[in-house]
Amino acid sequence: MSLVIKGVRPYGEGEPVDIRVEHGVIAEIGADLTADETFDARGAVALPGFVDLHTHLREPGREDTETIETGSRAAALGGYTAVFAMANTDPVADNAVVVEHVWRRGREVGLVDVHPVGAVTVGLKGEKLAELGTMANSIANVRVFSDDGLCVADPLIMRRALEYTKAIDAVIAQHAEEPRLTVGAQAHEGETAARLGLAGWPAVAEEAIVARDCLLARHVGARLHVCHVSTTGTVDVLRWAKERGTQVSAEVTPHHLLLDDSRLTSYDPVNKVNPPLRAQTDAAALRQALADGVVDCVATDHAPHAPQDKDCEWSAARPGMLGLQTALSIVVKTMVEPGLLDWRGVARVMSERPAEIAGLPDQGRPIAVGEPATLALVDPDARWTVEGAALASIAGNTPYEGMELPAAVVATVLRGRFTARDGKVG
Ligand SMILES: NC(=O)N[C@@H](CC(=O)O)C(=O)O
Ligand SMILES: [Zn+2]
Ligand SMILES: [Zn+2]
Repeated sequence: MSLVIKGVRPYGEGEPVDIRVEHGVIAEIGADLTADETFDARGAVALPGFVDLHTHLREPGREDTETIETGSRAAALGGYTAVFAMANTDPVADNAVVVEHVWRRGREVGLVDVHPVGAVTVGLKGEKLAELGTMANSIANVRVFSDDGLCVADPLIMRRALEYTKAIDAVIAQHAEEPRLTVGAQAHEGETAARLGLAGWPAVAEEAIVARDCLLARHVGARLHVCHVSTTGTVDVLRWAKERGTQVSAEVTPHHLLLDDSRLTSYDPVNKVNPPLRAQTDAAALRQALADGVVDCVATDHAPHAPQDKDCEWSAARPGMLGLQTALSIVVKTMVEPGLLDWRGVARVMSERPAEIAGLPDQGRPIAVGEPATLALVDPDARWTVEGAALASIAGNTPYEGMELPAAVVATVLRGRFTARDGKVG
């Protein structure tokens, strides 16, 4: 079966063209192409399929909030063709059995390439290195390791982990949070938290770990990836570290680009997330850093939670928010509309850079003949209103409820096969 996608503008540039796909590969790009099947995407921007370095799929353990299947559906509808499933499941993905289960289940569902992230330490306890080599050599071929949810706080464990991952050409993704500085923390340490009487999560708790880990990574000659960067100071540290040749990459979430701690005055735990929503000036610094490349990419930190864990008083609520189906629209709203990124830039931060950081050879590829037909087709003029209950995730904890957002994914193509089309999976 061959397929022609009609009337798209690759990277939003030039006149509309047709893309002919054969055996999962782009066979021809031109005018008036024909094939067995035709998809009319007139007016759509064609981008390489999105790659999310940071997704919580909650399987195994919390299948009441998300499963690999429902999370894959959300990913496909959001334009994603690869996601990295974080290790803070129950049981923890700290061994080959669990990562192979996640990998296999992702393949069975077949809507997005699900790559399990392996835990850095046994049980995420921060005490003893997990069997990184065994996970790397397993059929899941793990190349990203993270204790996300928790920080690898012990500098000696972090050093050993960096040495180990250097040897197997993998990367540590650090949840940068100095735990002693965030004991009991509930909100960004600043005016809003003080007024609301919420214990503060200071920016320096993130910045101190990012600085330490940049120094360690350079000392060891290893690669480091920083999860969900949230402060101006972290951007400064990253810029400095990159200038002196440290092999460090960083991600920012859509919610840290758009939202700030002024939302907390409602005390609605839908806004509770780790790291916390920061000051408006931090969000502005993050947008600029993403435009400049100091922050490499966007990652969703898609974090589904059950109603009983979210619809409760602030201090008892779990941190985290959904992200897979709203990420593109938030990036358009915060980066494209203000002129900070063009569509080439969107391809870079949502697909090319994350694929490079994780070492995926077949994602984030150019839209060119001979390349995999792994694409996100985006209607740049669409507008839609977010409704948590209508999203594919089991959980509904979106902070964008009722918000009208720009741009929509009209189709997602994984190696020549539609995984989402006109808002429906498959
Ligand atoms: N981001 C969050 O607030 N929560 C994440 C953990 C994490 O990313 O740190 C979760 O697993 O729920
Ligand atoms: Zn985290
Ligand atoms: Zn996370």
